[in-house]
Amino acid sequence: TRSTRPQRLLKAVQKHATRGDPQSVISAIDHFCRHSEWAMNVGDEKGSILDSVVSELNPEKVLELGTYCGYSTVRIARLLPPGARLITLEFNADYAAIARQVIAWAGLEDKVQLVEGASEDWIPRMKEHFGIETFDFVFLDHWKDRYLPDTKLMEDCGLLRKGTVLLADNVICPGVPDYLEYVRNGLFYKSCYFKSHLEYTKAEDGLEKSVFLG
Ligand SMILES: O=C(NCCCOCn1ccc2cnccc21)c1cc(-c2ccc(F)cc2)cc(O)c1O
Ligand SMILES: [Mg+2]
Repeated sequence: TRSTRPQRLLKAVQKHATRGDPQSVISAIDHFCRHSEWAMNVGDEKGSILDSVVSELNPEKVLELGTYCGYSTVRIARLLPPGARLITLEFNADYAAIARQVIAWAGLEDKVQLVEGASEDWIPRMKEHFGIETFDFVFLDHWKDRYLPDTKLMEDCGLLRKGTVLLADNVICPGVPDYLEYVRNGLFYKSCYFKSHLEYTKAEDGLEKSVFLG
């Protein structure tokens, strides 16, 4: 039977990227998505903004909601200091299987813990299951209608501290209007918008960076 797009993306990584070289994995995925098949990775343009936010923050404890094929996982993990940890959550088992291999090809498996399941089930278990106190940085890139409820859930579970940075993908396309209203107009965040484009296209999209005020 026909292969899946994530399987073809992984083949492109294994063909064109060098084992243990995260940048070559990132470049191979971007080339595949730009010249062969579009895929919903954060992409190179928004990815550069993600890189600058992570580099400035130097986070120890990172949560990513939405692994997909592991592109943003590799982008983030390659910038983390030794000892820092990234937990990435993926709902789709087929995506998770591909992501594990992409992360391994980049040589970043020691910094990354990929967990399969739903955010609403796993967020309440972060502390007891992973020994996490609070996160320094959260990248939201999963179901767009889960950004707001999961942000409130992370607040309620005490997973955010004064200064925790939330970075949300796709705030314009597909869009997360309820989440934007909450972080921009609510009392709990200092928020700013990084205008960009939907990955590999000319359509507008952007990232919203929101600092929890505690
Ligand atoms: O849908 C998107 N991402 C989400 C995937 C499922 O995530 C499910 N998922 C992953 C962990 C996880 C944990 N708990 C529950 C659900 C959980 C997504 C979609 C587009 C897009 C833009 C324009 C189009 F015409 C078509 C698609 C672009 C993006 O950058 C995206 O990120
Ligand atoms: Mg996205």
